[in-house]
Amino acid sequence: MTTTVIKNGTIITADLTYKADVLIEGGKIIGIGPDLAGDEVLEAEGCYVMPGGIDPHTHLEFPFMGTFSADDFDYGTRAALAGGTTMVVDFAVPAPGQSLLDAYKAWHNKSARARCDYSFHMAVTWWGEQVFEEMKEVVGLGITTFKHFMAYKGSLMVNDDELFASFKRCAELGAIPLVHAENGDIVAEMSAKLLAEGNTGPEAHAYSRPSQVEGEATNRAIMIADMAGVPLYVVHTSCEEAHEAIRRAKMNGKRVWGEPLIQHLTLDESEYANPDWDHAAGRVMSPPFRNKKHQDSLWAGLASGTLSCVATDHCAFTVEQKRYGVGDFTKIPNGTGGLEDRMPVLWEKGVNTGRITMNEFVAVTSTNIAKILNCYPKKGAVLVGSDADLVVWDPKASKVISAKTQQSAIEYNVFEGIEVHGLPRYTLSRGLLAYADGKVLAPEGHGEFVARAPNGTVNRALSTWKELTAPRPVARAGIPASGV
Ligand SMILES: NC(=O)NCCC(=O)O
Ligand SMILES: [Zn+2]
Ligand SMILES: [Zn+2]
Repeated sequence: MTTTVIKNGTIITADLTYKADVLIEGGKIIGIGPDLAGDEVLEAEGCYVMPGGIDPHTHLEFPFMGTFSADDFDYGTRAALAGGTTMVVDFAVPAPGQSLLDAYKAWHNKSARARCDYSFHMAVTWWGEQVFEEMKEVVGLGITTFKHFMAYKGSLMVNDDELFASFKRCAELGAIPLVHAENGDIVAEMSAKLLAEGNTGPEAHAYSRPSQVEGEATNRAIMIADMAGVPLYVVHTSCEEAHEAIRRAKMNGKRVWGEPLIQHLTLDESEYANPDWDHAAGRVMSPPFRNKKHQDSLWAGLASGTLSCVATDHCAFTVEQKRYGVGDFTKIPNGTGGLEDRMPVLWEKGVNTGRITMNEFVAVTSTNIAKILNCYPKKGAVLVGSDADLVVWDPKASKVISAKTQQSAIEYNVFEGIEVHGLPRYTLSRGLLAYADGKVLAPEGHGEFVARAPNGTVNRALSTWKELTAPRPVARAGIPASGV
């Protein structure tokens, strides 16, 4: 079998920085050390060799708000590889009333085009006996994370009783619930009021979902998960109020993770005031972009470890699709792109500014989520035996981000004009040179599904603790336990 060696690089992991070569065979890392030789040589002098990025939050070819997100698994995973990401986790979302297994089949079919590895989260968009039963089958398929929308009232939103039922089922199955935490009832009412008052433009989207709706829902989900006895992963944490709830819960021993997006870390609400409707609508996503106070909070969370993973929520819509919402901001398809830019922009605004270390960069772009999703050290590691999903990162390479040169199918880029210093020289997917010299080389269909086992270490620890502290009757002499 042909071997590949990455020579003369500096390996950066979540906890170590050291010079060594990396030897690869059959898609796996088979050696790490000095002076290794292989059939093919990739030169990494002056570069960092890191685990490929894992984006835990994408929506590729997602049927949403009357259309489909424009980047499918082909375009989306091209973008991923060009930006140093070697695994995406996409959301299989059944329509309310639809079988979870049907949603799985639909996503399975779409993902056949993937150029890098991928996994799925399953959404719980309604509740009933069928969902309860099917969740077990879904876990059997290697999908151990279940997403709940607390917003999008009238379509994907679930209520508190449904959340509690589903969270309890997750606890039984050793699965992890995820939440999109915004109070959907309040958003719906505020949106209707804004529209009635003539606020129809994209800026009203931000007014309709202030940080309080996210803070309230985040705290509510945390408390419901605690009562259900299950860990909780909060997607797209965008504001101090939500971060505060997560921070407090963590300090109180609750098992909660928060996921800021690269967009919320680096872009702000002034985008919605842009006089160009298309510009502002192109930035409409939920939660909306916020201000510097919230951004500082998110950065502090990454540095301190109270926030765990940086994602994109990649859900790209074309200008034409966004224009469905001309005259009514509630009809603008929610979502932005970011897959190609997550790692370079985080490096530029995080590592190059000293806000986070290179090791923290690896932790929040790859290793932490691999551990949470129970696919570490297959993914998220530079270790002998791990998949050779690697990025050779050139800290001296630079570019100005532009829609003209991006992999995504849409016509604009929310990071347009940002100059980044630090880019992938090579991206390897299971040992295959998947991106080099500005070109995506991995063929369509190269990506494989990553099945994940339930009952990861955190689930096991939490269930042990919940069992130990569960309510128990007090035995009292002469008093029967059962009443009569
Ligand atoms: N975030 C967003 O606006 N669109 C994608 C769907 C979701 O994650 O809420
Ligand atoms: Zn969401
Ligand atoms: Zn999302």
